[in-house]
Amino acid sequence: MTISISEKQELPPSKDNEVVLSIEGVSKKFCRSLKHSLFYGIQDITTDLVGLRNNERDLRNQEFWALDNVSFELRRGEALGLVGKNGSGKSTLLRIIAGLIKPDRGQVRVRGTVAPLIALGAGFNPILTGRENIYANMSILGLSKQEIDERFDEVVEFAEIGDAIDAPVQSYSSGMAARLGFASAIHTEPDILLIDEVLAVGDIKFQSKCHRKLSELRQQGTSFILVSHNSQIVLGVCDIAVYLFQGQQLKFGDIYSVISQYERHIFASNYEQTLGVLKRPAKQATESNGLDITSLYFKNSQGQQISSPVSGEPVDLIIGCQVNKKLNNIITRINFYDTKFGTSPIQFLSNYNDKQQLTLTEGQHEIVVRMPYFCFKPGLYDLKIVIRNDALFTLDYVESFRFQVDSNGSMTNCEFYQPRLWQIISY
Ligand SMILES: Nc1ncnc2c1ncn2[C@@H]1O[C@H](COP(=O)(O)OP(=O)(O)OP(=O)(O)O)[C@@H](O)[C@H]1O
Repeated sequence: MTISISEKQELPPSKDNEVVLSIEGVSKKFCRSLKHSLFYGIQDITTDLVGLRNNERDLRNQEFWALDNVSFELRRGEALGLVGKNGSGKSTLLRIIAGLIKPDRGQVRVRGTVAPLIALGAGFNPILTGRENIYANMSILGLSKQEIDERFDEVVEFAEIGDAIDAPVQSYSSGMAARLGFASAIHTEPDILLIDEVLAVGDIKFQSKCHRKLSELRQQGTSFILVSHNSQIVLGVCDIAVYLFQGQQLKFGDIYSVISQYERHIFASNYEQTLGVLKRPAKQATESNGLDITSLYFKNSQGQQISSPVSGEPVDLIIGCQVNKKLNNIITRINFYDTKFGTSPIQFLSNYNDKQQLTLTEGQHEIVVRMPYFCFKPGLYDLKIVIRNDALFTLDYVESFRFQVDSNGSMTNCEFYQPRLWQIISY
């Protein structure tokens, strides 16, 4: 395949739901050594001048592919999550899309304007005031002075900067700079907004304001690429995702399949949890509070371990534990969260509320939560377990246990499974 080095190219005029960004076989190499990099730079300029540059050739000493043959499309109003471990190439890809650096191979084609919000306080000059930076930033993103004048008050109000707008940006906290960067980028009303981790800064109130603004922009047709290490944020905002691993695109597709593959890899490499199964060693005697949760998983009605419960079918949640002394009346509290809807639990179970006493003797046990119908619709969920003794002292907990619920085809257009029986009574 012949792939040409390319500048960003404009796509033809858009219709709704059409592709606004097309990435085709994009690759970028970097050099680990500054000395080699300077030498290769001079070599490349010379070969460019005589028209002999060949980017298909093998990597030179100390070079590596920071991005290797990445391809995907983004449509109008779509939000794409870019996930991957540190150093997997996410920022490099955003910088290429923003036009800040050129790919060595492949094509980036954009329709409309791209607003990069790539670093905290993206592109701000620290010695200029907030006001001066807004004008500089928004004009780089294509707005005229008059357009900036019209939007200026809204930007300052959104950023909640107040009088500090006339102070140099270097006196801002990182949160203030991030808020101003976010506010000025979104008020340019770009066709594509590139957001790198910025949603994770600021207090909860500001974050939810950003999320509201993003959903407004999406309704107006802005597309996003969002980079975050936080799967919850990506799941809450995006429809599709790309998973990069060491510069290679391991997966592109719907958000759930990409995030679950990403998390499977992350958890597997931490030896802690693969999706739907958690195993961990009992603690040292000095660290244990008398009960250690050692495993967490599901079983189906045949008693077989399964990684994903199925909507509407019976399932047992098994909490394996090692108990070091007799414990009377323990209290087990389980909160379930829908990963798409953030931090409020959608289900809460507690043996205390159910008036079920649980007493454990010393040894290995399984606490079994038997659910005759698993009521959640297909999707990705999280649960948190806390086990306390009768004096409400925490014995052990699992902060986050991620699992997927599969479909048996009986749930469509509904939020919860309803056990039911259909009958005809004739008179
Ligand atoms: N200008 C550069 N010169 C040399 N190597 C670079 C350069 N920029 C990035 N790299 C390297 O390229 C690889 C990809 O970096 P990149 O910043 O794109 O990863 P990332 O996925 O955004 O990481 P993080 O999640 O930590 O921000 C890393 O190994 C990084 O060290």
